[in-house]
Amino acid sequence: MTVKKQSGRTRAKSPQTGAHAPRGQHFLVNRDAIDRLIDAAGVRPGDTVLDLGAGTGAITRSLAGRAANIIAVENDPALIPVLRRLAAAEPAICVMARDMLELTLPQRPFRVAANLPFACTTAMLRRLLGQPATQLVQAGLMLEKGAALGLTQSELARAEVLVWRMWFELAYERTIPRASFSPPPRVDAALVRITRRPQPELPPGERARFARLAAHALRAPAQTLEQALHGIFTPPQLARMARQHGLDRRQPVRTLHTREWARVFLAMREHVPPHRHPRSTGKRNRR
Ligand SMILES: C[S@@+](CC[C@H](N)C(=O)[O-])C[C@H]1O[C@@H](n2cnc3c(N)ncnc32)[C@H](O)[C@@H]1O
Repeated sequence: MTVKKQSGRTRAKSPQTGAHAPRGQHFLVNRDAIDRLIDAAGVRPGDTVLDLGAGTGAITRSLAGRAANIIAVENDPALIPVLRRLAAAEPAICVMARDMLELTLPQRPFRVAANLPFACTTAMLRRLLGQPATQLVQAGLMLEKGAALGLTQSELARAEVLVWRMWFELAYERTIPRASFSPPPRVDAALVRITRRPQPELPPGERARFARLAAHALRAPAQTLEQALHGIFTPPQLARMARQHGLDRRQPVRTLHTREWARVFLAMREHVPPHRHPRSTGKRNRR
């Protein structure tokens, strides 16, 4: 792998094609990290597995023989011939030369084993986790370490991540040092395991209403539970709800666990009239 500075930025040169690749191409060169990624996705024979941003096929190649259908998605035209050569030797591999953000997700249960380009991480997570009705079963994702911590730490600052967690468990598996990639990124990466909850915290049909509550309540994550729910629950409703579920009204709202969020939501649905429910994502209730 060679690198060349252009306008102060480091650009990778593909080992297979010799062409200078777009930024964000950090190819996995650590065998152990690839195996752990595939293990985190829980891949079994018979599975359909997406490798999103397949690059030169480091993960795709390792999936061969371990899954029934391997879909390698890549949008760099210089890398497609490399992947097609792999597919010619292994019938389970199917190459899709396209933007992963425009991919139609499989309509049958599927897994993801991917070293995502950092620039696509949030948009791709939205596609994978944003709708509980997708067929995603489990994923092992290599992410930038900061992004991995933001998804998995117990205290929550982002409403969107809270919503995802109602249907998926997000677990930090391990830090993956920069040296596991070629060329190495500027910061370490981390492996995250995503598993669909067998029993979701809320019915999928409640996604939109829960997302509005989460956005309202986490607009300032350091606020107390009482401040966060002001304008939704009346003070007596809040006191009763906190007592029933063993919550402290003065605890920072970001410290609630997913199960507690589900209880708060269900209490709102049961006891708070709909005109007091948060209306649109990100906007304060004016009451
Ligand atoms: C971090 S590299 C991972 C490559 C390979 N999976 C590996 O681990 O060695 C990310 C790959 O995603 C590709 N990529 C970037 N944006 C993409 C997009 N929007 N759609 C599909 N592939 C994309 C890049 O060309 C690059 O090959």
